[in-house]
Amino acid sequence: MIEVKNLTKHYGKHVAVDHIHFTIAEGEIVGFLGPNGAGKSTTMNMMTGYMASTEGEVLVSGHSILDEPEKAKAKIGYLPEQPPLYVDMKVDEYLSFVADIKKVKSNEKKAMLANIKETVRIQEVSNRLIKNLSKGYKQRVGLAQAMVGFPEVIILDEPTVGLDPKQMMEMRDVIKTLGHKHTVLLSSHILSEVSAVCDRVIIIHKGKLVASDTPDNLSADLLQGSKIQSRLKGTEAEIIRAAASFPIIKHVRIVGSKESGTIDVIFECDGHTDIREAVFSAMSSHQIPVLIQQPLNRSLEEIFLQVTGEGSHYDKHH
Ligand SMILES: Nc1ncnc2c1ncn2[C@@H]1O[C@H](COP(=O)(O)OP(=O)(O)OP(=O)(O)O)[C@@H](O)[C@H]1O
Repeated sequence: MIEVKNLTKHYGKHVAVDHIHFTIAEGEIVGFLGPNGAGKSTTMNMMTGYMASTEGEVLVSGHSILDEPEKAKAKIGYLPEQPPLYVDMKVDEYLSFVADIKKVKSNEKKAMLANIKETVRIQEVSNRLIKNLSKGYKQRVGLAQAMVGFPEVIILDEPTVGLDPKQMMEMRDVIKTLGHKHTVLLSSHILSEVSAVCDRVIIIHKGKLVASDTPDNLSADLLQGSKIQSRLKGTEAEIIRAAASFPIIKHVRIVGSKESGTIDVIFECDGHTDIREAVFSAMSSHQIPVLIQQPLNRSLEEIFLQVTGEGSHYDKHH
């Protein structure tokens, strides 16, 4: 559906997007994640033909956004970070105006706009001036604008930024329903947001793609084995001494005691080594029975910090 090949953008000497390569299949909802300044908006602006790339190309259903812009752009609806709203227009007037610009056939216009307003839940504000709407409604009118013409692909830049929690949830629900009929790419710097609605997450940092996987796999792949909680039969001093004899174990944290004569401990190792074996060997070499071993999956938030290099453990293994 969308192929992004070696996409690169230089602003003077600054490389904002650095040879990014990914594809999005039909019907997928993909989250584009990265901290502020990672290059998300720049990438989206190039994907939608708003901005020329320095290098690389974007194909939408096989059509190059640069060489065949009309064909490619007709398949994309875009909600930029700042929605292009005419605030002195009423919602209906504005959407009708957008439909005319997008050359929607006049006999299809009415039903299309009614359908879109229902999908994004803005029917009740049809006759209100856009400038008087709440941020949540304004954002959904922006989304409605992107949907006019029923493009196959919908690209949303930070669609929930500045919304209150209730508006955010409404926006998320709307995005989920979009996935039934459209291919969706949305950017965010909030992990919980993309993991709630997306089939797949692409993470970029400093213009480079650093991960692409399902939210679940990201969690499993990156972190399996690096952190576990164990229940051990022994004293604190014995456990710490045993752990110290195995350099692979980097952190030991005593959690407490839930069973008499035992201590619950969280162990962490660097990188992607399976720490279960290390803990087992370390403890058994000091005659400390291991009663329970339980991997601890880190939250996506922590994974994000790890892959983007902002986490406290990142620098040790990269
Ligand atoms: N027009 C421009 N001229 C020069 N540098 C720019 C321009 N636009 C963006 N940049 C720089 O390029 C980098 C990527 O910016 P971009 O807006 O794409 O990031 P982002 O991931 O969308 O972040 P945000 O969430 O803050 O919008 C940043 O370092 C930014 O300062």
